[in-house]
Amino acid sequence: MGIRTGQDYINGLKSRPREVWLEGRRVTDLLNEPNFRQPIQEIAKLYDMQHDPEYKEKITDICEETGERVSNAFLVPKSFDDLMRRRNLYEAWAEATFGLMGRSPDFLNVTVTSMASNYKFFERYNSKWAENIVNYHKYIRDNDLFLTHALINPQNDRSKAAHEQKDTFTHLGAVEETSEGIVVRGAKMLATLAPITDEVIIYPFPGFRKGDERYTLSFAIPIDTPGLRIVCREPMQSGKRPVFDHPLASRFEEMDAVLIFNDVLVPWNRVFVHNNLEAGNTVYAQTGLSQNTHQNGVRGLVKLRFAQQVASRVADAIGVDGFLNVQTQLGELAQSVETIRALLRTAENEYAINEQGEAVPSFTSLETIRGILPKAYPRAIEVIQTIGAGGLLLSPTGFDVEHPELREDINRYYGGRESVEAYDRIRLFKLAWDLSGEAFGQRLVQYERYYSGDPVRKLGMFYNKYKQENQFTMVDRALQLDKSENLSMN
Ligand SMILES: Cc1cc2nc3c(=O)[nH]c(=O)nc-3n(C[C@H](O)[C@H](O)[C@H](O)COP(=O)(O)OP(=O)(O)OC[C@H]3O[C@@H](n4cnc5c(N)ncnc54)[C@H](O)[C@@H]3O)c2cc1C
Repeated sequence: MGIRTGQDYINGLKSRPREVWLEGRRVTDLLNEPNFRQPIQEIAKLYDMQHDPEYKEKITDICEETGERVSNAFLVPKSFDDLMRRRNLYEAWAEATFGLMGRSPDFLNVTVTSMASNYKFFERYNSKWAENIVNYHKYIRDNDLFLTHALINPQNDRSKAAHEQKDTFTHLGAVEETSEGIVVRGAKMLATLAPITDEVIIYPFPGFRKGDERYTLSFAIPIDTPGLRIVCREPMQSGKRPVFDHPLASRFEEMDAVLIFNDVLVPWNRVFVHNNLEAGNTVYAQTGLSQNTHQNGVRGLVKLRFAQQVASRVADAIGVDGFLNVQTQLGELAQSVETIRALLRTAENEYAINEQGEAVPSFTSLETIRGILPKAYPRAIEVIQTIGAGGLLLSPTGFDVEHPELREDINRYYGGRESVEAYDRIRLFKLAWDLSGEAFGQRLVQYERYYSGDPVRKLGMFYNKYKQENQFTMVDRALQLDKSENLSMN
């Protein structure tokens, strides 16, 4: 099949009714559900871009194995140029959503590509797992599927291991093996966009202890598999709030969900890791899963740049960007953007070819982006709030703007600095408030903090690796100086 269109994606959703729970009710008509209607359209637009002459050659390529055109996310990069082709895709899709939809299909497509290209990891433990991941990659590539993922156990008691929780199956675990596959039970979080995807992949973060064997699971199944329940968080927009008042929230909300597996059968050919502590603890680091940090970096840069531009436009619209205190805040944001941009360039230019022949961007630079963004993005939001100040809260609604009795007052009192009309200023400030004040905007901040794990532990892991790879020999050299110069202690 190769690349899908938006309509193909929508037809796929229609053909696979899944168990989605939203605000205490079961969603029966996904496509017409107000909360999902527009996000589905936004994802469909991304698929359509694959057929758009402006993007087609940039974001898709011919697959050597099948001769069909596929997304660049499914192709294993072998060189710098291949990495750039991947970046083109990340960038084009991130810009289409202003970086606000972090879990666009490229994110997990590239993750599975990386797992499959590192099939030797799986082979070390079980040749069937290796075969399964390679076949699964081909399947999602050839059908251009959209995946969600859930790595994290529910937040019940973090001081205890999975097997020490109150209930054996609070955390997702294997119940039994049958001739057809493994029956799994329990919950995983936090599957972003799950209600509107095609498949879910489970893979573990490190941290398993002895006794946790049954929880060391990696597998993928269709999102409509019987027994799989998707429980959505409270929506951040009703789906009915006017686009004029909520230009971002009404379009780009990514629903997050807890996945509950009620004795779900995972067929053997979809099992990638099972019942193995060592594999469970190392699969994340050793199968190039961090390849998706390249997508994160590119997408994060687009989002940060968007926030920086919103801050600058807000300051300009009300004539405050001549003040030094405002300029220092805007300059700080511009420098954050440039820092991430430079790190991204370094990550790409300092790529390495791994044992499988795959071009891998520099882990150090990408992880540094990962460390900086959770601070830089919330700061950008704080700057928008600080510069927009009270004005962010005072925008009239679209209904007010259109009311003939109010029009004159609105035009008189809501304009910005000279030549900034009231209508334009109101629209800009509404956009800024969606990004910085609404629950939608606060989720985007939380996303930047946590989207790829706990930043605290990630930084610890980063430092351990950095220490291993860097011997800090300058210090030894400095300590040798007095010896070589034969200085006495006196
Ligand atoms: C908007 C959003 C979207 C997300 N989307 C996805 C998704 O699509 N798929 C997915 O799998 N996950 C997703 N996540 C979940 C994300 O992976 C987790 O939030 C992240 O891994 C942190 O885990 P946690 O939330 O359970 O926090 P916890 O691990 O419970 O941490 C809570 C606090 O305790 C501290 N803490 C906990 N344990 C330790 C420890 N052992 N040592 C030191 N400190 C500790 C942490 O530093 C933190 O401050 C998403 C998260 C957000 C916010």
